[in-house]
Amino acid sequence: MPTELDPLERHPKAVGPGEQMRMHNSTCFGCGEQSPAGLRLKMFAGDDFFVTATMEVESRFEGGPGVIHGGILSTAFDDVMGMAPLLIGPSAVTVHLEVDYRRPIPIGSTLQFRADIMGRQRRKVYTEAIAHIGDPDDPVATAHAIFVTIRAREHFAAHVENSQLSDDDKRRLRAP
Ligand SMILES: CCCCCCCC(=O)SCCNC(=O)CCNC(=O)[C@H](O)C(C)(C)COP(=O)(O)OP(=O)(O)OC[C@H]1O[C@@H](n2cnc3c(N)ncnc32)[C@H](O)[C@@H]1OP(=O)(O)O
Repeated sequence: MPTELDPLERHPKAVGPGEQMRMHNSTCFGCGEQSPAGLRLKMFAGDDFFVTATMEVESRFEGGPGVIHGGILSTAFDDVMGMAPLLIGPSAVTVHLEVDYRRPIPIGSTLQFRADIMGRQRRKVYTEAIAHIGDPDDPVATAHAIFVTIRAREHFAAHVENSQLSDDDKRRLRAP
């Protein structure tokens, strides 16, 4: 992370501490309520610059026998950390993601996530996150990521047509 960082300020339109974060896209595999096979993560804003989430480790998330698939865990980290930039400004997309897997995570467990903004420099937002099963001081996995803020409408304009969103929603996204 660079040493020269811009000041962090909570965005005036960000949801308040303790409130559920608004879905960035209802068909998102991570948090979308309409994603047919998604993780359906519900995220909550913390004080200052963090978000939390909980995920039941369902049997459909299995990788090795009886434990979570590493890719599912990294997807969850990506989406939870991806919500944090919305506390300080516009949407941001992942440009870099790294995950440290510390312990096997059993199917049937309840994973709790916390993602913190560590700093911002221009359009780059640096985040870190932990996942634990009850004891935040003993994480089962940790992650770091860099997000870059975007103008969402422009960024997705060429791709909206491929979305699972309804035609009405797609029209709304394309409207000037
Ligand atoms: C909307 C909420 C979504 C949340 C859902 C979960 C998150 C996701 O899964 S997003 C999906 C996966 N990510 C993507 O598809 C992103 C693909 N990448 C892109 O589209 C482009 O690289 C994009 C738009 C992010 C940046 O491109 P562009 O606008 O040309 O900016 P660019 O100048 O290259 O980069 C901006 C800054 O980021 C830095 N940067 C770019 N990539 C990286 C990288 N991999 N590592 C470190 N820094 C990087 C650049 O160095 C630059 O920094 P500086 O301000 O110091 O010059």
